[in-house]
Amino acid sequence: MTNTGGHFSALVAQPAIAGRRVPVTVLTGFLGSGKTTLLNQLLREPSLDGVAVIVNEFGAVGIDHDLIAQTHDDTVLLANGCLCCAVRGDLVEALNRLAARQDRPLRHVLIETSGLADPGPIVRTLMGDAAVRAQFVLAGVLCTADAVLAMGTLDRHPEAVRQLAFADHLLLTKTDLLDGALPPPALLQRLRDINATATLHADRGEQLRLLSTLVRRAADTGAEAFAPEAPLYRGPAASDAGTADTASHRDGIRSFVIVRDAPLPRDAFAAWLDMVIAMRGEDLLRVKGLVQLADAPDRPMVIHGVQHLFAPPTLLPAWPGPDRRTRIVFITRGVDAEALEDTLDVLLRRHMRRPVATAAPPPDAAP
Ligand SMILES: Nc1nc2c(ncn2[C@@H]2O[C@H](COP(=O)(O)OP(=O)(O)OP(=O)(O)O)[C@@H](O)[C@H]2O)c(=O)[nH]1
Repeated sequence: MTNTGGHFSALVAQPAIAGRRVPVTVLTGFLGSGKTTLLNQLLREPSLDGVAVIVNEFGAVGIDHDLIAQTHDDTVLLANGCLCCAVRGDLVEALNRLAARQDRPLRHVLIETSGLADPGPIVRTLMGDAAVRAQFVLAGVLCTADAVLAMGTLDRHPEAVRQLAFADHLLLTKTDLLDGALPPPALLQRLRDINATATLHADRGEQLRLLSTLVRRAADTGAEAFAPEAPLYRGPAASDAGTADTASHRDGIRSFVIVRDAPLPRDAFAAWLDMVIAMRGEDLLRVKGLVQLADAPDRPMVIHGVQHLFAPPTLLPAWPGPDRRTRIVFITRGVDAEALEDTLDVLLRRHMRRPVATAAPPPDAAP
């Protein structure tokens, strides 16, 4: 089987070795769900030098920005529009300005989105703008959810569902208002249905520790989006083989993980992803994964995609933990996980059957 020459094949032919780029964490969550409060608590910590905060507010007057600037002097306001649409160019400009500054070091960028922002275009900007990509790497997406109001918000506002669907970590806020009670099981189920692969943090101390670790980590690879620990309430157990799947028919959003034990031939994998992108690109809200390639089994390949757009994949110097399996998280609208797995199997079988003579080694096979 030969490559179809699609978008991903073109990128995967020569993945770059992960280099030193500034990690970017995106903090999203619906209006009033507690993003600024959380950020302010974090920024009270001493020694967050080198952590720049970009605050996006919908209105022309930056209230959140003022609140955050009181505690943290490295804050940029992008006001009067949503990062996902009106001020996307401003985000690129702000990031480029941060990258170019000489007066103080830059270790991490935290972006607080407006409460209505769709994280998709923001993540796409980080992956798709060449100048940004050369300097920055997405470290993860965090999303706050109000323990008291989230159910109603999710019913009424599709933006809130998308924000949750994009997250690597869900942060349940206002649990103190539950009067010591546990979060309602129906809410936990709903969150799990929307995003089974994210880790859920209900404890404020734990949330702050997570954020603090993220912004302090001298990481530069983007691998931190793939939390090695299993999601708190449910998710793919380490021993699971194949697809860990959960469906959310109510919200139409489905998340699942494709897990493979055996290393994958690069061209078969690329051809499969080309096909998935061509056929279901619109419905791929987010794809992220660590892939074990047959020709570079010791160096996981990090992939990130939003809809049709995939960032050029990078090879990490080593696996971040003992688990060396391929794990690809899909957050989709109505994509059938089993069908997707079947197509991968078909392409892998075809690859196995093809004559050895045609199996040309990839250009950068030997690391
Ligand atoms: N009781 C309680 N109140 C909270 C908590 N987190 C936030 N709040 C309150 O909820 C309101 C909204 O919080 P913000 O932090 O401004 O929420 P936001 O997500 O930044 O809101 P937008 O800027 O509108 O998107 C404020 O009055 C906060 O004081 C919490 O954990 N417990």
